Amino acid sequence: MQVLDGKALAETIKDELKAEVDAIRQAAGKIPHLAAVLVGEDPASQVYVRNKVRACEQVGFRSSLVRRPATITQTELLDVVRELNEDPDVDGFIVQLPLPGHLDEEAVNLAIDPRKDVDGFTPDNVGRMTLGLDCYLPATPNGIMIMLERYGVETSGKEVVVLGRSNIVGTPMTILLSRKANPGNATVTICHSRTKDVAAHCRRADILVAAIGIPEMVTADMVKEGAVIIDVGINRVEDSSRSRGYRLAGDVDYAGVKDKVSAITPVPGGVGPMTIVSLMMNTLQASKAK
Ligand SMILES: Nc1nc(=O)c2c([nH]1)NC[C@@H]1CN(c3ccc(C(=O)N[C@@H](CCC(=O)O)C(=O)O)cc3)C=[N+]21
Ligand SMILES: [Mg+2]
Repeated sequence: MQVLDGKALAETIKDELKAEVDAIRQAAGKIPHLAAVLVGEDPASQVYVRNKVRACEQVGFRSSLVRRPATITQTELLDVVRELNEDPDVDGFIVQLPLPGHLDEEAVNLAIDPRKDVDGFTPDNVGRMTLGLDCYLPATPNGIMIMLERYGVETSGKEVVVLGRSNIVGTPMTILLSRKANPGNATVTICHSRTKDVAAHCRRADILVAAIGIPEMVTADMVKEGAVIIDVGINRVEDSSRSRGYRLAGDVDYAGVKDKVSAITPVPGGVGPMTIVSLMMNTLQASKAK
């Protein structure tokens, strides 16, 4: 059984990015600049954004954290987006999701200049991805593709099952894995809340991508012997034995399935760090595009 170590792979790729950024700096070029907008105090979002800022420091990017209170109005947030769109010093930016309930995530997304949309969430980039055109690929699915590529996981002709149909993970994952490319060329099934027999679909999967946000939902009886498991879930589960009061759990029962599978991503240290690295790659791409 192989542990797909996203943390270690992310470190390797960040070293490669840093070498490239150093070369750009030597050539007296401008260094890439990522901005992140964080609204409110959601504890998980604060961790993720902090990790993104830290990754920027590691690879030699400039980063800006734009913090706004949870009470910000929709108009004020759209003004923040407009300023970032127009700021010539910012190569790319993200608005960390989820936003507090009174804010309209879709309207915010639509206001982002596609040329600065390093999350790859705007219609322009989603459409370009779907057509196989040059674009910013969404960070989590692309991070998974990079992991499959670097670990040499064969996807061609494989049965892939994706659990979850979100715009930012499940849906783009199916597009990337089924396109005519390597990795790619897989036969992909997407399962969601209305799927009749999720377990039966899962048991057919050579590669199972779990992105549903239900802690340890995928159990050993649901996975095929020798399958490759990609666990996108990062769930906080109450655990009074930990000083933080919680532990992180994936969407997959890691301990239960690990002896049955051929490869699996751990949580933490799997998909999460790859998500961040792929955001760094998009930011470098953005700075080169200018
Ligand atoms: N506009 C936007 N873009 C995103 O890319 C985006 C987002 N909103 N909202 C939430 C999801 C989730 N996401 C993660 C980023 C880093 C880790 C990460 O660093 N994970 C570490 C540590 C996790 C921890 O300690 O809590 C790990 O898995 O090893 C995880 C998840 C980005 N997302
Ligand atoms: Mg989320």
